[in-house]
Amino acid sequence: MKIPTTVVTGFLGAGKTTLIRHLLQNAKGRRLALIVNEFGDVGVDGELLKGCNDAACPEDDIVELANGCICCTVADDFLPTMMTLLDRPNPPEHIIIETSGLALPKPLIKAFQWPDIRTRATIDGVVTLIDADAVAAGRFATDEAALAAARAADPSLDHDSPLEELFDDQLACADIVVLNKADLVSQVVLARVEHQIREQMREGVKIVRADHGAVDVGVLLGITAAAEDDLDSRPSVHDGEAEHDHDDFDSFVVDGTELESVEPLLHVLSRLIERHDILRVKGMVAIHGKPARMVIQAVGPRVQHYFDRPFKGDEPRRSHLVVIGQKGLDEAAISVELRAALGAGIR
Ligand SMILES: Nc1nc2c(ncn2[C@@H]2O[C@H](COP(=O)(O)OP(=O)(O)OP(=O)(O)O)[C@@H](O)[C@H]2O)c(=O)[nH]1
Repeated sequence: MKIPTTVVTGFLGAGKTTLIRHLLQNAKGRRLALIVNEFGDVGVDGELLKGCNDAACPEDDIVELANGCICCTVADDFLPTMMTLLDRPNPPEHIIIETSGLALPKPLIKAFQWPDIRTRATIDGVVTLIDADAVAAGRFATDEAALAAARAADPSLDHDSPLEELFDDQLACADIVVLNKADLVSQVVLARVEHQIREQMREGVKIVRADHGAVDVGVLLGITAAAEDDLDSRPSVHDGEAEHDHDDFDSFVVDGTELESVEPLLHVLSRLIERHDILRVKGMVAIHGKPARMVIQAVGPRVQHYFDRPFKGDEPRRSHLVVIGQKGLDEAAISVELRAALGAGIR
């Protein structure tokens, strides 16, 4: 029997890791394996999932692909990883793939047509997460004025904003859409967002509203979509292109040591996000006197922090943050301020 595989996609910060964590904790004894792909050079999502300290999330079953977006590294990274999982003496019952927030899902689905994979695995479903709050704030809508200005400067420019393109591709590929962060918007706004996204989805695809990705496992798994046989019904603006790149986005990592307290860092982060076109910040920091590492998460203007697992005995008490934004992000200026904030409490 082919091993069913669920692809979890959705833009940066939509809640993919949160949903998968919920799924792992409610797997009801299913043997799941997880492939986690990230855009930045440092794998935060894999760390978070491994850090969940739950018997349902055994570290050996979480494989990280941090060498770039999965859609561009299919042959080099994804296929060998998948083969290793399938070749295990005790293979998983179900595989979950978390794509990077900047990944196009279609090249990954196409990989399931490769003979070595096709005979042994199938795509059970593509789950697309949508951040209701971000859509309501218009973060994926093309800024028509900016686009017109860019086209005036470069008449060969033929595409919409890179954010909108990704958003459209991820939606058009879905077998089920999870409208997440329902807690952050009113019912009226939620209904408006639902109406808006439905126009970009394939017919018959269901939308499930969710708060922190808490969707019943039975709804997410067992869709039996066999998406690899159904690629033509999932349009992409990149159809027909031999390859694409992620030149539209930049990411970098800023390291630091232990902080006296987190407040100054949060303040600096909020200010930086206000002034620069930062899409996402995530990472871990060490706080003096606190045994657990603190997770920092920023999606758009929202900055969150919370403790997860304690540092291990041999683990350095260091801090690092991954910053992701559109191309042209002022890395130098942002790094200087962030480094100062991360180093401010050096002991
Ligand atoms: N208020 C609210 N916050 C949420 C919800 N789901 C996720 N978050 C928060 O949003 C942030 C991003 O969540 P993640 O699960 O890391 O998002 P992601 O899609 O995996 O992010 P990337 O891998 O960077 O693309 C975290 O701070 C989460 O706690 C939700 O339903 N409501």
